[in-house]
Amino acid sequence: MSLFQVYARALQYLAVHKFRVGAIVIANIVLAAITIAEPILFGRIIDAISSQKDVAPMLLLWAGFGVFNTIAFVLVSREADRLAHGRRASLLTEAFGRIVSMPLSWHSQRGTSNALHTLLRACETLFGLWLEFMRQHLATAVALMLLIPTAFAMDVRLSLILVVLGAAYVMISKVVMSRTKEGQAAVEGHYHTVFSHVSDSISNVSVVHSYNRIEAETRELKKFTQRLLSAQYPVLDWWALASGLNRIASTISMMAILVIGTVLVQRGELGVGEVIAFIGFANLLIGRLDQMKAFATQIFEARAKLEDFFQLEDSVQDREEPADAGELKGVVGEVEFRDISFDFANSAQGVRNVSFKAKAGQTIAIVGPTGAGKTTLVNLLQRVHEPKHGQILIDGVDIATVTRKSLRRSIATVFQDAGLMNRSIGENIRLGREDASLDEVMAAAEAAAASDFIEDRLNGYDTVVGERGNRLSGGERQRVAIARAILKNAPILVLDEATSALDVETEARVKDAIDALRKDRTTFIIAHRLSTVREADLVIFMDQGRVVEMGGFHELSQSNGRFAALLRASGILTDEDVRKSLTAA
Ligand SMILES: Nc1ncnc2c1ncn2[C@@H]1O[C@H](COP(=O)(O)OP(=O)(O)OP(=O)(O)O)[C@@H](O)[C@H]1O
Repeated sequence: MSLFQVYARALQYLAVHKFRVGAIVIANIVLAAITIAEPILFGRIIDAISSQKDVAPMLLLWAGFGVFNTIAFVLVSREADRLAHGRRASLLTEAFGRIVSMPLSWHSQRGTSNALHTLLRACETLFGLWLEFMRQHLATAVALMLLIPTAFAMDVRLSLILVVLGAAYVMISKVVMSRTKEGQAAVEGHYHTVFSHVSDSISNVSVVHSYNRIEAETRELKKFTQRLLSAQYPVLDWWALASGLNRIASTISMMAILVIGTVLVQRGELGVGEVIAFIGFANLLIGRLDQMKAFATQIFEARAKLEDFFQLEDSVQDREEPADAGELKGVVGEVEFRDISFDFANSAQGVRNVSFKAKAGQTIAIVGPTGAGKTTLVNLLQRVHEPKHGQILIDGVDIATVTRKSLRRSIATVFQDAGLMNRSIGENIRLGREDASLDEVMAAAEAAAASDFIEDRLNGYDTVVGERGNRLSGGERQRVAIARAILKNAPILVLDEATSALDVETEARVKDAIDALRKDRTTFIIAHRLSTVREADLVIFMDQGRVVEMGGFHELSQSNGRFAALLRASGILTDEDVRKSLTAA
């Protein structure tokens, strides 16, 4: 994207509140006109003093300019602050909504902290540029536009010096921008690496402590920051050189105005006051050009951040729901996978040609070695991932044709890692159903055998659980997650290793709740503890993304296949059981 395209697109994010922005623009034009009038007035005062005229009215006018300038500046700043802060808040909310709705595969590909970093930096950048533009640079730009014609009206010869000075500034900035374009993009890349490292280490602080990684992680960060600085120094050097060259250009122009102005005064072609006004113009021009250069540097530095953000936005927009997506309603719970295949991006992992059909109300156990694709399969059912091939039908409706929202309303999931948010226990359970009463929340907790430990806590249901529920034990987290699914009361239930962290006694209590919940619901159970899948109507044994065995629990346990071998290995089935069943067959 060219610089122009980047900022044309950036403006689309800012083109709101047109009336308020218009008022700021008008105020800035007035402010700029006063800024130009001041050196002229100053020159007139000097002339009046030297010819011993009355300067009081001009001094009064000058004071009036000062008061008006101050009041207008405060009002413009206040309005600009409000506009820019408001825009930052809305941009963050809008972009957050889109990003958070992206499939998990997108997040794992993009990197959650990377996306977060891009989003926050883009919000800050757009906000900062917008604020400075409205507060300061708009007036600067208008002042520069008014200054040159005013100067030309006074004296063409001295004005040409100002034009050459302006052109020198622009040329120097252009050269520096083209020389540092790649360097600046590299700086952005290094910023991402630094941020990802910091966020990865801090979010895994227990591992960092337990494995004595504090120094090592700090060393690693130092390495990344060094790389960042190595990329950043040459860019900064170029801009420092530009400042030096600008200073030389300003000094030369100032001297030229003085020398030529003196000659013109001596020849009687120009008054002293006019030369003084021109020196004021030159000073104004230098100050404003410096401000514009600083703004141009910011615009240039922000370019890579904004491009990164636009890429993020584009990848998000591509995945929005089609307008004609239907609503999945009145689900009974028949689930069919028809030749489903899915690959993770940049990975050989996924699932291949999975087909099965489960009747409404049945329990389906998905078993198999770790990494076999069990979680991926249930994620596909919820359209966390989109299959590359095949169809998934619920009650005969292809789930690709309905909104994700309606699909997910029909499914309650207990995640492998419980998935608790840093909120109170009550709020975590209520994620199942927002409008549930406290009594309903408590009943769900009771059914999930969670009420005892919750009520033992000082703040009961108001106890805040910490990030990812880290202030609860693994078993407590799972019971809160089960209570949440119970409260949701959806026709399809997914239990992904839902009871793996529970002791035998608690698991037995929770099992009663789950058994009650399973009734009249299609339930998918993923479990390594095979005792929990005994009641399954259908067992799907997966390995390396494929279904290798499928059938009823008794049918598979009596065959001499991998499921039976696994049952024997876990002591659920003895060799004697198998021999008996084979003989009977
Ligand atoms: N986002 C991802 N990108 C690339 N590969 C992935 C991703 N998520 C999972 N995988 C890989 O896909 C395979 C299946 O993962 P999945 O989580 O479905 O296994 P699973 O059978 O549920 O394992 P477990 O019993 O250990 O939970 C694994 O090899 C895993 O490494």
